[in-house]
Amino acid sequence: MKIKLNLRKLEHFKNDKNFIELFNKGIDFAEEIEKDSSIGFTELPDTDIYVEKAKAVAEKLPEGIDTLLVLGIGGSALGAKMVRDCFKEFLNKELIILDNVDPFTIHEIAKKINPEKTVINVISKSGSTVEPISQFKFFYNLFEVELGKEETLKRIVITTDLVKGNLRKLADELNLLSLEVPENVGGRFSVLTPVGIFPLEFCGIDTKLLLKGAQNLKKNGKEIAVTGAVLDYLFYNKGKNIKVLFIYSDRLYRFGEWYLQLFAESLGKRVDRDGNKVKIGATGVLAKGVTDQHSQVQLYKEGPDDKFFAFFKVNKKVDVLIPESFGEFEGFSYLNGKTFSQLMDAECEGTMQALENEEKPLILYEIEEIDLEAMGKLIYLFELQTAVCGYFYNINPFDQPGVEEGKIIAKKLLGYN
Ligand SMILES: O=P(O)(O)OC[C@H]1O[C@H](O)[C@H](O)[C@@H](O)[C@@H]1O
Repeated sequence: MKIKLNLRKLEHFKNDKNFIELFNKGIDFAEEIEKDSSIGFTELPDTDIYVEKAKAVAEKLPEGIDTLLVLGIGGSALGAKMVRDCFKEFLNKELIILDNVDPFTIHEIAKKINPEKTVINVISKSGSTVEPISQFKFFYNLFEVELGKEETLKRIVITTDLVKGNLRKLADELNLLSLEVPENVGGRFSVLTPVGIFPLEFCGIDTKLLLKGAQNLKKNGKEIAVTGAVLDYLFYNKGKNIKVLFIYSDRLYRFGEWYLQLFAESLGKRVDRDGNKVKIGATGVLAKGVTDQHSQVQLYKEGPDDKFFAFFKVNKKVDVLIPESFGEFEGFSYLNGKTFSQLMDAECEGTMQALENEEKPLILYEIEEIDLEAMGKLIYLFELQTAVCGYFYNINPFDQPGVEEGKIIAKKLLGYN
């Protein structure tokens, strides 16, 4: 396994009767989730059909494209952003992911891209989200003015539901290139569908390796996902209503952003499956190691006992020696001959021990090495863990009714009835 869950001071939990009972229940939940055909994310690691479909669409696009502009938000953007920023070295095209409507950013991108060499990929499962739709109107116009309608239409790929929604209607009417978001996969679980697969594959990422990693986790790593879910559930019930992800890797930082959406939208719910008002869900917080040791750790160590910590560390890193400059200078000499990797590991260990000394509950995910397979494993691991945790809470982890009201009000303010 390239990902190991180290329970550190919580290792004793494994012998706890309550933990064992919950763990067994969690394994049953995981199996139930994987068997349920209305839940589609669990099927994705076992098929490369979307990779093939992405390749087929790519072949139909004009030659000489050097930029892909993704217009999408939330689950339609965060997965591709996470993989793109982790594997920049594999990209053979620029992959721009616009997931905001800040006019400043829109203007910056408009100035930068060359429409002739750019493909627009509009991604929206519902096909009606205001952000990608407004962005699409803008960039369509920009392209049309410069290239004319015919050339513009050749540079558009729509990723949306196979039959439903406005974008599907438009794609059909204008005969645009399109890909589907499977009906049974929600946005935040969709990185291994064309939502993530097309932009990544088109820009040079070998997405089959992501699938391979996810498949491997599905076969061999259920215990890690279930252990994580049990601990999330147990510590939430013990009043730890904040979960801090402390990620000691710049490359993995966006994994944290992706996970925060998954965690928040899946597990933050007002009612349970029986209709009881429960108002449940921990708050996810992201911290970057070592940077945020110097901004957040004071609170984590001495502040309220309301947090559960998950640390992430990469064992094998590119190593860079800290040279012996100023070697004679007493205050700096302890760094002679050390590497940045050693420094980062020591700081990670130091922070964990300092928190443990204060009895703060903490677990550590050790990633042997970052590669596409390990990323695929992380994706499936945390999707499954989140779903299983939702089952412990007895809530539906696959809906997000709370997001709707704000959207409706915003649309009304813009004159939509
Ligand atoms: O893919 P879309 O339908 O455009 O949805 C994009 C995002 O919109 C919403 O706000 C939901 O809360 C997210 O779960 C979703 O990922």
